[in-house]
Amino acid sequence: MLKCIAVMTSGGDSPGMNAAARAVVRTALYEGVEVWGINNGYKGAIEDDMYKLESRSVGDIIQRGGTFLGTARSPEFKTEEGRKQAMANFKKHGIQGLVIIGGDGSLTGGALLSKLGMPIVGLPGTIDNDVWGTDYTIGADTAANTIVDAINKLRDTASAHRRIILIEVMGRKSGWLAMTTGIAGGAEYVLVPEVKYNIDDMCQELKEAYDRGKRYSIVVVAEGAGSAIEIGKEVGEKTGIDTRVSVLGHIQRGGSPSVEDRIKASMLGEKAALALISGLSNVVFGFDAGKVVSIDLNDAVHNQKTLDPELIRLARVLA
Ligand SMILES: Nc1ncnc2c1ncn2[C@@H]1O[C@H](COP(=O)(O)OP(=O)(O)O)[C@@H](O)[C@H]1O
Ligand SMILES: O=P(O)(O)OC[C@H]1O[C@](O)(COP(=O)(O)O)[C@@H](O)[C@@H]1O
Ligand SMILES: [Mg+2]
Repeated sequence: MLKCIAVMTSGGDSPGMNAAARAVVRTALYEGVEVWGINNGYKGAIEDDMYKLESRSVGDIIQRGGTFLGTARSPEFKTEEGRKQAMANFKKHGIQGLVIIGGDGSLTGGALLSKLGMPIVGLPGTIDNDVWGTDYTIGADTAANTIVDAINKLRDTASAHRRIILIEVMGRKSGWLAMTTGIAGGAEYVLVPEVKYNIDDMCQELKEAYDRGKRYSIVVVAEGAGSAIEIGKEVGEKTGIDTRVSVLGHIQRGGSPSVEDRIKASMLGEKAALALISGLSNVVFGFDAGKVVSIDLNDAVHNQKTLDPELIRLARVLA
């Protein structure tokens, strides 16, 4: 049984990270275990920016996006020296195990920390939904709902003006957000980094559809598939149709978490704390077909999650 654990959030923030951290803290306290919060991810671990948490430290946060612990991207942590400094700080405070809430990069960092002897339990926290072994990542549902709300609004104005509107959404390497919101938002095209596309073919089809009387078109572009501004310029020139571009940006990462993100993050937070306290480590908790599952940490970071071909097919059929 561990007597003192810590929790951190790392990488891009995502709505529901607060709910997960809250569940870790309250579960640990319920079990009579001391729990620390590390500010700003690995940056805070290296800078010794950590403090003991109480139940009230995590009050009034379940409904908030972002993360009360702060988050960061830490280049120093990618060095052996940085990781050793973080380990020394954990040891100084008697921290015996760590829950890391973050994306693929943060979990990769966690796998390296565990090699230095720190028990690690990871929770997938990223709007990109790109962590291997889990259908679900904390925050992706809320972000997808925000994007669909934006698509709905863009459809109104696209329809009024008979325009093509491209909307760029996040996803550096992953098209999950673009594909799911493209389907849910009724987009004509979804451009993702995982699938090759031909702009000339797309323009031809868009033009033919307009000639048949179509009023407007929506194209969702994952940022990893190219700049929507550049693609939009080309589409406007090649089709001769009035075209506009909207880059959604960080609006899609903020905001109050959805019920799904609050509940699932809370379930994962409890599991993570209980597992770590009981001596389990090197695991990531996620969801598979609606049930909580544990994934080996090294498997989670060494495998690449692929975009479900069924989603790609469905988007084409329904366009
Ligand atoms: N290969 C790596 N080795 C060590 N630390 C890493 C590695 N990749 C990422 N990290 C740490 O995790 C942080 C967050 O990773 P990043 O990829 O930016 O976000 P996310 O966890 O959301 O995918 C990085 O700033 C770095 O400190
Ligand atoms: O906040 P930043 O630094 O602009 O990062 C933007 C990136 O963050 C994300 O929203 C989340 O990425 P990570 O989960 O890998 O941090 C990406 O989709 C996007 O490319
Ligand atoms: Mg990532």
